Amino acid sequence: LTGSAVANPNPSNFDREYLVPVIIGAVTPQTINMDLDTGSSDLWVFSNSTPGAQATGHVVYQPNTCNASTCAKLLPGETWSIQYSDMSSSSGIVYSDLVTIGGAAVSSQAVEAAQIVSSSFTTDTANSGLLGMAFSSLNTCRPQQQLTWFDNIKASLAAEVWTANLQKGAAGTYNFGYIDSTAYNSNITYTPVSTLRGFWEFTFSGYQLGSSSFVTTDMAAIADTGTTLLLLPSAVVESYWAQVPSAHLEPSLGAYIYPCSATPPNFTFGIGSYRGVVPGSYLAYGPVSSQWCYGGIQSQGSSPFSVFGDVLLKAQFVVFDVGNLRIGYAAK
Ligand SMILES: CN(C)c1ccc(C(=O)NN)cc1
Repeated sequence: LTGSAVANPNPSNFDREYLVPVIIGAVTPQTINMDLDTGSSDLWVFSNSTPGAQATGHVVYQPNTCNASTCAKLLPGETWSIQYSDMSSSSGIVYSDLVTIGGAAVSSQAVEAAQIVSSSFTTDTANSGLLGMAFSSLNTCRPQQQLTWFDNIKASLAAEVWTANLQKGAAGTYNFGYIDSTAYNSNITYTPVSTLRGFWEFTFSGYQLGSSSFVTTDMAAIADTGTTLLLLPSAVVESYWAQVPSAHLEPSLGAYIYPCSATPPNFTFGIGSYRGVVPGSYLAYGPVSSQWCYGGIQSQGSSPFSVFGDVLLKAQFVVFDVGNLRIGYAAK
């Protein structure tokens, strides 16, 4: 078994997120556009349990709890509640239902129906749920923790692996169970993943800011398709934006902005001896005013690891190798 699904950048807002059409339900299937998120492990959707004012503009999951084996089943007493690093949150109840992504189906997937969502989810009307693809140890369902869709399907796949091939301003692909050798240029460079924090966490071997020299220093990072930007230590971020005239940390935003007339420098990361290049044009996140643009590289703050979000991931072919607990990067 293998699967392949399109990854659509959220319409007209600078690749803020990538949405995947997910089919939920057997008796009355619904296609719900969801944010595939390697930074979390809950599969949750807007639903008929979400208050109307919070669900306006969203497709809502309507579980068909009919009496056949193929119907949705409420999991009695199960609840979930999650808070993301941007302080957004959601919570609710749990059903079991058929979930198909790119032709690959899980018959009894925990589908977490939202009863409450915070405002940033309500306003993001293109996104009707999150599809957690980090490790199941982070799943918030209680009292019985539930498995991610990938954990449920991996034994049925040709290989316990999936890949992300996101694109700048265009549809990309998530493939499940195989590696498409035509989708990348060079060899794939792998490095071990630590699952201790439940994320796709790994060590990168250093970085290069624009045309400066490569800085060799082991650093921790997570690969997070659910985070838009590239988050690095504040000292690195300061050095990076120092290369762009008039770029500065805007106190009111808590973020670096730069003149939209400038093209930011490239960012290069190391994995062993591999060098992954993120073109400066990928590190422009969009205007905050007529002349100031929001930087694609920002500080990781007090986080103990950097966050390789979409602005970096879309420049690479990325292999999430669950079977061997490793992550792979290749130029494309
Ligand atoms: C508000 N929305 C759409 C979010 C989507 C994803 C995340 C996140 O931290 N994923 N790792 C937060 C918020």
